[in-house]
Amino acid sequence: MNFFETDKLTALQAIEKAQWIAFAPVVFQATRVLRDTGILQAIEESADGMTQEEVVARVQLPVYGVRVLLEAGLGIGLVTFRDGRYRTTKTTSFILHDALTRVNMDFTHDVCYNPMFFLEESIRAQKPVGLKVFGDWPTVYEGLSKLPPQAKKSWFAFDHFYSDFAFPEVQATVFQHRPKTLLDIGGNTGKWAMACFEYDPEVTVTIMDLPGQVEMARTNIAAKGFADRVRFQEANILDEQQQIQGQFDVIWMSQFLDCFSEDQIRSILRRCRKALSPTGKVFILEPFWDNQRFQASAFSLQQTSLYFTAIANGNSQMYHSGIFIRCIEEAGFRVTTHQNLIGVSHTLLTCEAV
Ligand SMILES: C[S@@+](CC[C@H](N)C(=O)[O-])C[C@H]1O[C@@H](n2cnc3c(N)ncnc32)[C@H](O)[C@@H]1O
Repeated sequence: MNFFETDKLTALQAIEKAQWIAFAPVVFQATRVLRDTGILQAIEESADGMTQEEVVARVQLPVYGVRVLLEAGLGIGLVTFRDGRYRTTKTTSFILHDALTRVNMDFTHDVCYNPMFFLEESIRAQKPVGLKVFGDWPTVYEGLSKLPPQAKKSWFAFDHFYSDFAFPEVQATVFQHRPKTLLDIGGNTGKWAMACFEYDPEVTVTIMDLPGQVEMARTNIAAKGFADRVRFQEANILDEQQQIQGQFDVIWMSQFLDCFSEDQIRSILRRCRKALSPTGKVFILEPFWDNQRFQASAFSLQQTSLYFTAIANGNSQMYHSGIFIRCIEEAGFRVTTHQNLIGVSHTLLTCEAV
């Protein structure tokens, strides 16, 4: 379904939306503070709502601060006010209890919020100028294992939340032809490799990633007792001279190629082609913003693209499937199967060399 072909709002709705945009950072921070100070939870837990004085007594914050937050919460739609008492809304229920919303909010606050100030500079320079908030690395991936603890926690929670839901749904397809050797490029902390070891007792997995992530994967996999079934290739895939060592029945890339520009995607895939056994397959798991059931999912992915622009690397994004599949074909593959609506928002592409 295409959500974006027409302008559906009335003029009144449009001017209201324009104000939401004008105040978006304020709305975001007010909501986060209402969540993190316990105000929303306190009101939700009180069967008959709470007066402002009761909230102040419960959360031990100044009267003034509680008042401005609650009044902002009214406009945002987080609380209602009747007969002197505040009560929470359905939106607040999602803010407090929906794991997807929490992961997205924490990622936005801890990873994206300050760097996003440099979005325009990043667009002009085609470099992740906002990354300087955290460190002096060419891309976020060199710095992942060294991010400040809260940013690191929220980055991994965001990344894993999406892939964790998808992995169990695609294993039957990936293991259909009983691959003996699987290469996981961008294997990160080793989650997919460990899921493979548990799924198929015979498969060996090679993880290719940057040194910091290989170290994390090595530790995690050893702790689970699978050290003898894993190999590692420490590599920066952006180095065009960096070839993939060995031949593999399956090459697996999950939420990996979205870390690269179109030229880089083609270059990586050409090198994959050389490392594939004669009947081998490449499986690509990606969220495409045009392959979503809900407009809110497309919206989330479109906004996530700007994290890549300002923080991750300055030149990649959550792709439209059309652009992405063209890169695959230009690199000498054909897509034999599309499996849509996996996990929260993913598509699994099965690719064969032509
Ligand atoms: C978004 S994470 C995806 C992790 C995992 N595959 C998943 O599905 O959750 C991208 C991974 O690609 C790796 N990566 C990014 N740039 C890289 C590069 N230039 N060379 C090698 N690996 C890279 C990162 O270190 C990270 O582990």
